[in-house]
Amino acid sequence: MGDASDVFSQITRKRGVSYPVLTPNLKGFQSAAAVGVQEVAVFGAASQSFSKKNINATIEESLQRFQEVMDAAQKQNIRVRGYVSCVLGCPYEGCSRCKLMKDMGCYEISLGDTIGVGTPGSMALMSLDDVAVHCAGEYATAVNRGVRVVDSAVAGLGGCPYADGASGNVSSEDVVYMLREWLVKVGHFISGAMKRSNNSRVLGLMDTNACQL
Ligand SMILES: CC(C)(COP(=O)([O-])OP(=O)([O-])OC[C@H]1O[C@@H](n2cnc3c(N)ncnc32)[C@H](O)[C@@H]1OP(=O)([O-])[O-])[C@@H](O)C(=O)NCCC(=O)NCCSC(=O)C[C@@](C)(O)CC(=O)[O-]
Repeated sequence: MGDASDVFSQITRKRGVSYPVLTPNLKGFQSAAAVGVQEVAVFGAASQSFSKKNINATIEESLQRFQEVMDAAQKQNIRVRGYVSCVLGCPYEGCSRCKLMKDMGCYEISLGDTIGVGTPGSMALMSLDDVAVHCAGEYATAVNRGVRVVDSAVAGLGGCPYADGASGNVSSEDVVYMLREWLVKVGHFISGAMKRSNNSRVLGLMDTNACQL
C-alpha cells in the first residue's frame, strides 16, 4: 500500500467521478488526505483469519483503526465507504460486521464475496438491505433482491492478493450485459402493456436472444 498516494496523484481525475482509496488505518488515511483524496474506504472482514492475513489486525483491532479513520475523515469532510470481505466464504475459515461499520458513519457498506464462493442459496440467506456487493459471482442474485450498487472493474481487473483463491472483481462488461438484457425485457414489457411499438433504435444490435420475453 506504500505507493497509493503516488498512484492517486498520477490519475487524470474527472469532475463528478469518485476515486475512493483503500485506507485500513490512520496512516493510510493521512497519506490519502495529503494528496487531496475526497473518498476513502475502510475494509474489514467477516473472519478473523482473513482480517489478520489482509490487514494484519484482528477484527476488533481493525474496527478501532476504522474509528480513527472515521473521526479524521469526518473532521475533513471526506466520505468513507466500508467493505466487509469474505462474507460468503473465507479461504482461511468459515460470519457480520456491517452494522458496526454503518454505525461508525460509513455511507455505504459493500459486502465482498472475496473468493467467489457465493451461491444463489448463500446469497439468498444474506441480509442485503442498504448494502452494495463486491462479488464476481452472485451479483445478479443480489440485484434481484434489491441491491443497487455492484462493484465491478473493466475486464475484471483486481481481486485481493491476500485471499487465496480470490476470483478478481466482476467485469463491468458482464454487469452492463446483464442490465442491458433486463432493460430490453422491460422495454418489450412496457411497450406491450401500452400497446405501442418499441422505439429503441438499437434493439436490432442487441443480442436477439436477450430480447425474447
Ligand atoms: C495494512 C498494512 C499496511 C498493515 O501492516 P502492518 O505491518 O500491521 O503495519 P505497521 O503499522 O506495522 O507498519 C508497517 C509499515 O507499513 C506502513 N504502513 C502502515 N499502514 C500503511 C498504509 N495504510 N499505507 C501505506 N503504508 C502503511 C508503515 O508506515 C510501516 O512502514 P515502515 O515504517 O516499515 O516503512 C498491511 O497489512 C497491508 O499493507 N496490507 C495489505 C492490504 C491490501 O492491500 N489488501 C488488499 C486490498 S483489496 C481487499 O482487501 C478486498 C476488497 C476491499 O477488495 C473487497 C473484497 O474483495 O472483499
